[in-house]
Amino acid sequence: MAEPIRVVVTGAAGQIAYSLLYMIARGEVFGKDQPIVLHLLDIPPMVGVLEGVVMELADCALPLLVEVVPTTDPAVGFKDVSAAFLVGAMPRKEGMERKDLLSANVKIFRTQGQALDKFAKKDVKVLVVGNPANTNALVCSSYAPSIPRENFSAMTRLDQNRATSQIAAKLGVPISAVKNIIIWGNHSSTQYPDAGQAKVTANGTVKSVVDAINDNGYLQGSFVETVQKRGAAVIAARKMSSAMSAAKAACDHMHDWWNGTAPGQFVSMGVFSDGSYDSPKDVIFSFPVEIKNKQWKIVSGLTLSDFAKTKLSVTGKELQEEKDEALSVLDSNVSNL
Ligand SMILES: NC(=O)C1=CN([C@@H]2O[C@H](COP(=O)(O)OP(=O)(O)OC[C@H]3O[C@@H](n4cnc5c(N)ncnc54)[C@H](O)[C@@H]3O)[C@@H](O)[C@H]2O)C=CC1
Ligand SMILES: O=C([O-])CC(=O)C(=O)O
Repeated sequence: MAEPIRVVVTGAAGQIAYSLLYMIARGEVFGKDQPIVLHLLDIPPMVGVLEGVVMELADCALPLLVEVVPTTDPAVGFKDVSAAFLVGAMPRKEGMERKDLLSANVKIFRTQGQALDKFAKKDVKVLVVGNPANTNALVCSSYAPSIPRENFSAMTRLDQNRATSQIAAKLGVPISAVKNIIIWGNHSSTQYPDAGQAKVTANGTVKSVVDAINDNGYLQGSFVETVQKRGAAVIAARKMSSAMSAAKAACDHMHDWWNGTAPGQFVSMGVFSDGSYDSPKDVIFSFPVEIKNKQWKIVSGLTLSDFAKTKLSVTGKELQEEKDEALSVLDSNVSNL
């Protein structure tokens, strides 16, 4: 058996964590041979709930879970962690956009960036789930200058999973038959879900999704809109935001970062933009990436339609605006933000 690794989940008493903790502790992210010490970070009013979560984790009798560390102290929560799932933040309610959470939530990510900088391993992999996820990841990284910025990412995997599921249902094929759907830009209603590079395997033959669907009106219309607005549709139905699917997506994201992507396949992650595909530099922008040896690389050389270019420009502009707003909320001179 390998040495245990320490993994922190923030917002550990919340609804996403309730599904996520179980999946991590079962070995679905870091592997079935990787023992885990789980750090559960939440805030003082949630201590009682956190105690219940700790009881339930014990009652699951999971062989890989060697220790659970519940805490409200970031110094303890982030101590020596190799992976961080930053979930803890306020969720939106019906009628809100995710960026409406900016002023409440960016301050949390400032504090957590500072704690990661001081206490986490320098090669920690950080996944930001709490909304607005892209801009929170940017803020977090800016306050953790001793950790490489490539180690910070924001979650758009839920959008990728939603888009893949829509296309598979439309084509009447299993989910596993559809690969390389891309989510570009912000985890918000300006994101661009793009099936333009995607492939489907049916009856032993690989075809482009565009050819298989043969309906540009759908691919540029209701497909895009359904994925962009799926989070709001779940809130309208459940009166609470997506949780089980968000936890599954967080596991998929970290799993692929940790273990790599298959040759020829890519996944979408919000990562620091280098200006690829005319995106604004130095915002956290969702790109298609390939992953090897725990390092992601933006897939280069894809040909984008004029429609796609317009969509990328809209979502890039929103990210730039969010970044400016975050700076005004934080009211500080973070040199590298
Ligand atoms: N990126 C994505 O695809 C998705 C993001 N989300 C976002 O994830 C976040 C969490 O959602 P839920 O679990 O449903 O919310 P929740 O309200 O059920 O749980 C959030 C938890 O975070 C805790 N928390 C608040 N401030 C904290 C801090 N400073 N440190 C540690 N913990 C803190 C709260 O006490 C609470 O227990 C929300 O911002 C939501 O919008 C949700 C779904 C998908
Ligand atoms: O929509 C929300 O506020 C929660 C979320 O990020 C999602 O479900 O994609």
